[in-house]
Parts: sequence; C-alpha cells; structure tokens
Amino acid sequence: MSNFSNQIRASTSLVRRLKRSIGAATQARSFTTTEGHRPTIVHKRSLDILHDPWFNKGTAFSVTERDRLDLRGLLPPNVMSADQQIERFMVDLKRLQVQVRDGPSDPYALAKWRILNRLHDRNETMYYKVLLANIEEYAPVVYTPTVGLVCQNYSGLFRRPRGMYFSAEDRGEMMSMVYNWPADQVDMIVVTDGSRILGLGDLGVQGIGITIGKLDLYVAAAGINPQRVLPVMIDVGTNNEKLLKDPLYLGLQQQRLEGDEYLSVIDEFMEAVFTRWPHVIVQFEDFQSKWAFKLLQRYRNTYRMFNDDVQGTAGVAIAGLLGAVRAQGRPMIDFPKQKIVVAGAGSAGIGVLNAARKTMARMLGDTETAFDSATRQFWVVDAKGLITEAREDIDLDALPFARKLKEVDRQGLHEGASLVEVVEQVKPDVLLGLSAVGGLFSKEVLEALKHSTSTRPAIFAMSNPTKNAECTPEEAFSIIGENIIFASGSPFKDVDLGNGDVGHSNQGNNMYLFPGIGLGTLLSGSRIISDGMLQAAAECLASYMTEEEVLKGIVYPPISKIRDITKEVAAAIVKEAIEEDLAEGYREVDARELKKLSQSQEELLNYVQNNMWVPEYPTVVYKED
Ligand SMILES: NC(=O)C1=CN([C@@H]2O[C@H](COP(=O)(O)OP(=O)(O)OC[C@H]3O[C@@H](n4cnc5c(N)ncnc54)[C@H](O)[C@@H]3O)[C@@H](O)[C@H]2O)C=CC1
Ligand SMILES: CC(=O)C(=O)O
Ligand SMILES: [Mg+2]
Repeated sequence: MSNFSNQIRASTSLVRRLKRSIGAATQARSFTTTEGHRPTIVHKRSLDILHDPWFNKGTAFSVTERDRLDLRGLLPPNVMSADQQIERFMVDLKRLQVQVRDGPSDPYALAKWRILNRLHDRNETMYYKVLLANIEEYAPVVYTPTVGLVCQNYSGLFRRPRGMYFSAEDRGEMMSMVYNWPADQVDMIVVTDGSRILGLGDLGVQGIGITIGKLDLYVAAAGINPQRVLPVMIDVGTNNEKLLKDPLYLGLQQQRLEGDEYLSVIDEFMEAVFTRWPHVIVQFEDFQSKWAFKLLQRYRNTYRMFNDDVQGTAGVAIAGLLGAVRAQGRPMIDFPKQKIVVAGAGSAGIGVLNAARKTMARMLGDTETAFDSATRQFWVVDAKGLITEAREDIDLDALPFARKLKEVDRQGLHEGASLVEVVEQVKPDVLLGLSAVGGLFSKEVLEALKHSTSTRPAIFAMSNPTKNAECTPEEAFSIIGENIIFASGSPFKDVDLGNGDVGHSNQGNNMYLFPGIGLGTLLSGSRIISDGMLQAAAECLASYMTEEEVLKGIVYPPISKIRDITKEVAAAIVKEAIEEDLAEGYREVDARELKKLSQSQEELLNYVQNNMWVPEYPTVVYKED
C-alpha cells in the first residue's frame, strides 16, 4: 500500500468461445427446389445459423422462424423484408461514400470501426490481440468517441448480431430465451435500455453498441474471457421521434414503457439471467437518470450488479479530484476544503456528488456536522441554473445539494444563477462537467475561472463523446493559463504550450474502474458490490499516480497501462470483499484460501494476473459429440 493510500486510510479511517461447437460437427444439407414450395432443411439452430453465410437471413427471419430456430432474443425485434435489408445496406454505403468525399473525419473513424468489427466477427483472439497491442489507438474507435457514432448509425452498420436483445414483446419468455445463448458460463453482462447513450440521448435499440464497446474493454483491460461476456439490449421502445418514424430502425417502434410495466421487464430480465448464470455480474450502462438510481437501489442488495455511470464514474472522479489536490502541492486531506462547482445533476453528476461528499465527510470525522460541512463545498448547476432550496419540483436526488437561499444571497447568487455567475462568485477550485452539453465551459466561464482561489484550478470536462465535452484542453490552457489540471471523458491530445512545456490532457473516464470492479468481484466471489469495494477501487486508482506525475498535472494513468491498473483495482476489490466478509471464493479457491493469499499483496496480484485471459491461440483438437 502506498504512502498516499495509507494517508487516505489513516486520515479518514476509511475505513464466449460461444459454444460454437453447437452443431459444428453437424453438416447442413439443403434440398433446393422451386422457390417457395419446399423448405430448406438445415441441421443448425441458434447462433450457428446466424453465423452461416449460406443460410443466414439476419433481420429477415420471420417471427415463426425465430421460434422454430431458437433465434428469439438473438436478433433485434423488428422483422425486415429482403428489400428493406438491401435498402438499409445501400443507404449506409452511399452515405459513407458521400461523407468520405465531403468530410473525412467521421467516416474514417467509422471505417476503422467496421474493419475492426469484421475482424471481431471472424477471429476474436486476433481481434483482442490487435486491440490490446494498440489500445491507445483503437480504444477511441471501439469505445468513446467512435462508439457514439456507431450507436447513432447502428441500423445502418448492423451486419451480424452480437449479444442478446430482450424486448417488451418478450415478456413472459425471457426465462426460456436466455437458453438461446450458446455459452453455459457467462461472467459479465453489460446491459442498457438505450435511453441515454453517452451524451447522445435516447438511441433505442441502437444503444447495444455501447455494451459491446464496454465489454471490449472488459476483455482487453480485465482479461475477462471473450467466450464469457454477453452484451444485452433491453428494448422497451424509444421516445426518439426520428427513430420512431424511421422505416429502417431495428427496434420496437413504440413509446418507451414506463412505471411498473418498465420495471416488470427489467425484473424479468434480471431473474432470467441470474437463474441461468447465478454467478454472473451485471453492469447497468447508460440508463436515463430517472431509472438509473431506482434500479440500482432495487437490485444492489440482491444481485451482483452495479451502475457504471453512477458508481464507476464517481470513483474515477474522486481519484481525479484527489489528484488535483495533490497537484497543488497540498496534502490530500485538504480535499474537504475544495470548492467544487458541478455542471450536470443527472446519474453521473449526482453519483459524483454523493461519493465526493462522503469522502470529504469521512476525512472530517464522519459525523453529522462533517456531512453538513462537506455538503457546503458543492454548488450544483443544471439546465435551469444553480440549484437552491427555492427550486420547484426539485429532483429528490439533487435535493441534498440545493444551496440555502440565505447563503446564496450572501454570495451574490440566486436560484437559477447561470454557470458564469456561479463561477464568478464562488471562485471554485474545481469545475466539473457532466452535463452532456458540448462547449458549456465557454470563454466567459473559463475567464471567470481565472479568478479561482486555487493555485492550480482543475477543469474536468467529463461529458462524452468528444463533441459533448464541456471544453477542449486547448481552450482551457489558452484561456486560464498553464497552471491548471485538465481532464476530459473522451481522449484529447496533450497541448503544446509553446515554451517547450506540455499541458497534460488526462482522460477521466470510468474505463479506469469498471473493468477492475467486474474482475475483482468475479475473483472474490462477492455476493454483492458494496460501497466499500467501490471506495477501495477509487483509492487504488488515486494511489496509482506517483507524486512526480501528479505534480506534472498527470492525474490519470495513460490508457497503455489499462491492464496493469485494472489488475491493481481488481486486487483492491478482492481485498475489500474479504475484509467485509462478502467473498465466497472463485472456482477451486474457496473463501478461506482467498483470505490466506490476500495476506500478501504479491500473491493477491499473482492470483488476479493468473486469472486474466490473454489473447493467444490455443492448440485446437477435434472431438465428436
Ligand atoms: N467521463 C465519464 O466517465 C462519464 C461521462 N458521462 C457523461 O456525462 C454526461 C451526463 O450523463 P448523465 O448524468 O447520465 O445524463 P443526464 O441527462 O441524466 O444529466 C445531464 C444533466 O446535465 C444538466 N444540464 C443540461 N444542460 C445544462 C446546462 N446548460 N448547464 C448545466 N447543466 C445542464 C441536466 O439538467 C442534467 O442534470 C453524458 O455526456 C455522459 O457521456 C457519464 C458517465 C461517465
Ligand atoms: C463513459 C460513460 O459511461 C458515459 O459517457 O456514459
Ligand atoms: Mg455510460
């Protein structure tokens, strides 16, 4: 344990291969006669048929065919005609041609994604080998920012299905549908309902792209076996008017289910996956805020699940915020003195606020007074401006952070004050954006931040993808000056400050935590994912950065180190699960043995490392069923 981590503890008492063998040995025979008279006889079902270019019809399989061939849930729900399929393909092809001529950047990224995606479909070992060896170059393609563009264009890009689709039409069927997935063991599921994909809003069924991107990182960073990951899309409809009217949209064309109807679908899904795979871990991803918190509360004490946007983001933000304190040359225990303005009070913003307040309060002694005092360090601005107790219909999750009217009055502020006004008056140490509004940290806002009382103001422009970042590092360094800390959710290049120095652009993204949270939970065999485990993950990330790096303004590791940091985070999770008596062991390592090996950090790290899948070809032998 590093000094830094000890300091935290002391000062705060912080305290798939998919069963491709199915049918592989069976040979398909086809008796082709006059079209429409005799059926084609196949000796394959399920994914094998979708992966067979001779018999695959993709989205054109009829509902009855889907039932006969065990395809329910393996395809998006909307059945397409062959003409529609061709139209969709041509629209996509022509759009790409036009865009290649007119503007190179997006199509280039999409073209790279397509090439990688085809490799993913042909050869997973090679795909992950390529990804891992070039993670700095390709993470931005398979993950943010390009994955956002992929989701926006998914109906056009869709070729081969990957993952499972559970739709509102599948109610009552999910318990049997889960058996259509060919893998008997699934370790990690990433699920979305597509309601808030990155900062791009409701993308309906097209949101499956983000679950695939996140699971790519699970394999690359955490070494989760690719045969044991499952991307899931729960299609309860969409409120995206454009998609509702689009004849080529692949999802259910109805308004989203709400209330108990919505909950019953998610409940049924959870029950089904945990019945088939009792040890699976489910990561909720990009659910709109109004459901993110409710679902987390509903399931977190019963199932092995977490919400990445609420909890993963919070941990990453805490690590960065602590790094920003150290970068000022101050002890980390000064964190509770930081004045923090947060723009955005959705699932991510509120998640960060709750966790940051808790960390401060612990540092101050964990009393009620400490909690109150910590709360006063935050000013929250949403679409309606500064949140105060005068806000009508205030969101219950934001209520604890509503500023008292008397206080804001003294500060020359008021209910609904603009972000510029707030930054001008508060002169914060940190300006953190999780608003999904690109350019929100305008010239005026950044000018106002020049008057920060901090010796080294920190700007966290965390919204994704790139175009939604609240500001760019060039803007931040050029307007505020060299002596700042900058982090963004999607990657930006470092800034050449013109004097031989570099302005570091950190990537503050939950990718530094979620793979380790999943891996650590798996290897500990913990029944649930506790706050303590998440706190341990955040502390581990914070302590990963050396004093020298932090003083240079580097508060997050480079993505090239993602496997290493993930291993450390996983070990921290395992250790905490053992301490909280939640660990039940993994495979042949039972709880007692786990406890024993966790006495030595080296042994614990070896245990984690030895359980990480590596993309190397195994020797393949054939055996008849
Ligand atoms: N860097 C990272 O690791 C992560 C980044 N994010 C990003 O955070 C963003 C927000 O995600 P959610 O909280 O789930 O979304 P959300 O839609 O629930 O919340 C957005 C919030 O921003 C506020 N907002 C809108 N316009 C604003 C304005 N002009 N000024 C101030 N606030 C404004 C809204 O009122 C709302 O409170 C997304 O872009 C997402 O990509 C989310 C999770 C992780
Ligand atoms: C990074 C992430 O989870 C998001 O932007 O939603
Ligand atoms: Mg997310």
